[in-house]
Amino acid sequence: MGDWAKKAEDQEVSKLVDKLNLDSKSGEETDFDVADPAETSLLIKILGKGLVNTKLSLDIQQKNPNSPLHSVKTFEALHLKASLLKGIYAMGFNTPSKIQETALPTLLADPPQNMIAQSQSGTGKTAAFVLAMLSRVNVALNHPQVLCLSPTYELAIQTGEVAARMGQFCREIKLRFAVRGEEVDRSKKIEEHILIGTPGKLLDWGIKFRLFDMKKITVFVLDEADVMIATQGHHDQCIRIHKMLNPHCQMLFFSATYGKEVMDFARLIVADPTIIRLMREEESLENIKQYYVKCKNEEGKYNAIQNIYGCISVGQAIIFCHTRKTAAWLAAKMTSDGHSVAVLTGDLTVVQRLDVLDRFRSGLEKVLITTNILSRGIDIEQVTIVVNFDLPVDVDGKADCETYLHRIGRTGRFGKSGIAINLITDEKTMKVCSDIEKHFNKKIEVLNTDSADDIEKIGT
Ligand SMILES: Nc1ncnc2c1ncn2[C@@H]1O[C@H](COP(=O)(O)OP(=O)(O)OP(=O)(O)O)[C@@H](O)[C@H]1O
Repeated sequence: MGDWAKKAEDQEVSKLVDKLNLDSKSGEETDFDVADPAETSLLIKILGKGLVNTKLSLDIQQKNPNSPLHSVKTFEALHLKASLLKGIYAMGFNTPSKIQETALPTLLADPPQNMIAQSQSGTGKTAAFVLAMLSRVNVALNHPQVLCLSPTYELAIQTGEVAARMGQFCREIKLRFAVRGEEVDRSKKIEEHILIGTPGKLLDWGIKFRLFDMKKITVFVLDEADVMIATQGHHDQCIRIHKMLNPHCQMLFFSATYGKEVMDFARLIVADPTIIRLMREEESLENIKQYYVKCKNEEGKYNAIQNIYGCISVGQAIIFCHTRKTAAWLAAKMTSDGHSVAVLTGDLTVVQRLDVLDRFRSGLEKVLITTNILSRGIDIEQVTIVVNFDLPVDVDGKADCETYLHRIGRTGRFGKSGIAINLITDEKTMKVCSDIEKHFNKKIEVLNTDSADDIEKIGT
């Protein structure tokens, strides 16, 4: 395996770090919301009702093209310890998921191989690397051998819970959380085999207090690698940990997404990785009918919303606003008019967001008012209408086509048809709308929400 320390000093690394434009999200006190991938991932995980099964295309790049990757169709074919196999079955897993089929033989191979893996949320990545972590432990040695880094407390706990369940019959394997609130006795070395935690805490335990030997770590897992690499604080801490590791340590990077620069950076610091990418079916406009409604002003937009609300019978709608303030205003107005609506904005905690999403998913509210915080990743099957109360624009006020695609992709999922409605008040917003139309080369038709005939078109 390559030498991280040497490579990290490489000029190319610092160039890439610059390009990554670290911490672009640091302006916290803003009325605009930006989706945080770690939080989104956590929400999806907790909301998740099992394995996501979408059409996926697989892309594998590996260091040695002469030894083709093999994949497994059963967990038995992996020749795991009986106690581990028992744990997998006890979790209700019968067959490996797509990413597991492909990744597990490499993850468990001898000599160990490095891996960078990408696959959408809910496809079984956590289960795959947890299995690798558990199977690599040598229980005869009483010191940490596996480090698993997560960007947040909550995600670390989730991963630890998967490890505890999967390893429930491997009683001799000891696991410990390295997260806030976990105290250590600084006079004693840590004896647990697996440490799962956040980078700051692991740095303290491993480097500051020297409670375990970083050089004895044989497996290093970076979960949510994109968040870890692209966020300044995490990035620096991960580099410091990485620098201390033995060059022979198996490096495993997992993530639902990798920006180009993040992937370039990962490739640079992970020596000879096998790269597996399971690409999600792209958000598509194919089965979504798009409309725009001309409104005089904000009041006019509100009237349009009321008419739209009236024609939703079985489905549900998500309304996207530009700012938290507009979302709060719209929610208050609709509530005072007797409509039942939910609001989800970036000022809510993860627990509060879960609560809102749970209620919405169970149909308690027909309408969810939100900001860009919810533009990606979260799928709610019965959403039939997406309304852009404010069209998505970038900082210069120009059409943000990518966000538009993600927003309206919240409907029309699972092969169903969906409707997207854009509210227009002036020439500027009309221009944004026609730019979006041109960009996707897909007609956005005019809709008059005051006309019974028109409104029938969107009835669900
Ligand atoms: N082989 C399997 N068979 C059945 N269910 C599985 C299998 N592997 C994982 N699951 C279940 O599927 C769900 C998603 O798995 P997992 O959390 O590993 O996905 P993930 O890709 O790590 O998601 P995220 O990107 O959100 O972390 C979990 O509820 C998990 O228990």
